Amino acid sequence: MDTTEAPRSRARAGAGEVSYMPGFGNDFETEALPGTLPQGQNSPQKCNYGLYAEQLSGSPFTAPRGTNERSWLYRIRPSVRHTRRFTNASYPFWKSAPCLDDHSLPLGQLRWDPIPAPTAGADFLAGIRTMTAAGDVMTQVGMAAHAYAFNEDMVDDYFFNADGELLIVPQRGAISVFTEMGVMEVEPAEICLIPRGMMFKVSRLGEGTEWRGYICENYGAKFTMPDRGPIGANCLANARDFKTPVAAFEDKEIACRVHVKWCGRFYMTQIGHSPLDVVAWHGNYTPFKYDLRTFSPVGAILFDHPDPSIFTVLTAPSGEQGTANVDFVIFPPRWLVAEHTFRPPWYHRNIMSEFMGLILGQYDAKEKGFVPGGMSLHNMMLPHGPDASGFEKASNSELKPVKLDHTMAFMFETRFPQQLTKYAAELETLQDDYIECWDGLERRFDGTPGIK
Ligand SMILES: O=C(O)Cc1cc(O)ccc1O
Ligand SMILES: [Fe+2]
Repeated sequence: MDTTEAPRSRARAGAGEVSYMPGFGNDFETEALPGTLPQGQNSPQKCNYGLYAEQLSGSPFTAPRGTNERSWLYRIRPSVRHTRRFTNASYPFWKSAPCLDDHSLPLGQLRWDPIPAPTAGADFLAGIRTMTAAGDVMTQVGMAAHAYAFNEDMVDDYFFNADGELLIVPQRGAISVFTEMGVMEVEPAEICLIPRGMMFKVSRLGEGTEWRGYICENYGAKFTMPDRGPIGANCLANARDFKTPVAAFEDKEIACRVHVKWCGRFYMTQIGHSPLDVVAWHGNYTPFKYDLRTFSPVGAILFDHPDPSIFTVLTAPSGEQGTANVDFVIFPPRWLVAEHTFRPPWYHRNIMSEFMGLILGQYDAKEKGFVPGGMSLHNMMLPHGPDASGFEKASNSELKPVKLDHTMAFMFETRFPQQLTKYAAELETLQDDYIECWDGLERRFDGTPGIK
């Protein structure tokens, strides 16, 4: 339905267009109408414009100051008016951990081409396909890796996920994410994060036939910027490159639906207005976007290949130090300059489980077969590394400075084993021959010393 025909339908942003405030974890304040925010207090007896005040907590009230997150929202109706009686709903392809799906695919290193395009109209929610899930959604531990492909806007449909925050990684087609706290426009090579519990809807930007990408649903502690240790105060992701939207709201009186994911199940509620009715807000529990091209990679400038943790954009800690619930790691364009070094990733086995996607270009360990929009899964302790042709090339190439350009791969790396969904196990784009990429790695050892 075209909501522009609805009575009293308008969307308002502070500056009349999409704009953002820089910083990570800041205490922001923003208003779409002047004079909305109460000064010197959160909860006045009466709010300006006849709005309701409401707190949204992203951490327990008593969390230490460094991890305490909450925002105050000044809205047309309190959220109790946006969630009437729930009915059960079903999104059969969005799964949660523990994923006990029945399938017969044995353990192995796995790789997929992109998921098929939707066969009919599908909005962002309907287009989500869970590939893996790890941990346990009930105890707020672990994560799920999803792929999405959609071709319709969410117009009068809204959603919130009580089970975790959503890190959205567009791969094809820019999207507009209208959240309770403002609008973010996000294109491939950018990401955005929607906090747990925040209502939003997604629509398409630009021309195209399908909009695709990946989502990390983080059930655990919130994503934060990693400590830089001896790297110091600069490089990697810089705080000012994270952008939080200014306040924007819809004032729309029309039949709308709010969809909810809660402890792995889905529900729906019908209301007569838009829930995106926050005219102003202040606080530090916020959505944000980030342009991956602003990541300043640090790496080997003499020899050897550092661990990929050096490319961590965001980390979601678990209770154990240095042992992430999930890390979001990227492999951006960069110069390779290491001397007398095998430059691509080494062969390895990892206690953490690696789900990878490719936003554009080629990945250096796998020049063929890992295509943009595709995915790979190297689960806990399963060996992997460059394919045979990558090994051959890297072992024999002249080690002059080389720019890896026009590339952007990423990894969701979790301390927990990732269980496959039935959808992923039976997906027609699963590459049956993936492990053959290592077939050409023959024995080179012949018992005599010397470089072979
Ligand atoms: O497996 C992969 O391709 C990801 C990766 C990259 C790297 O440079 C080192 C380790 C690692 O797991
Ligand atoms: Fe790896």
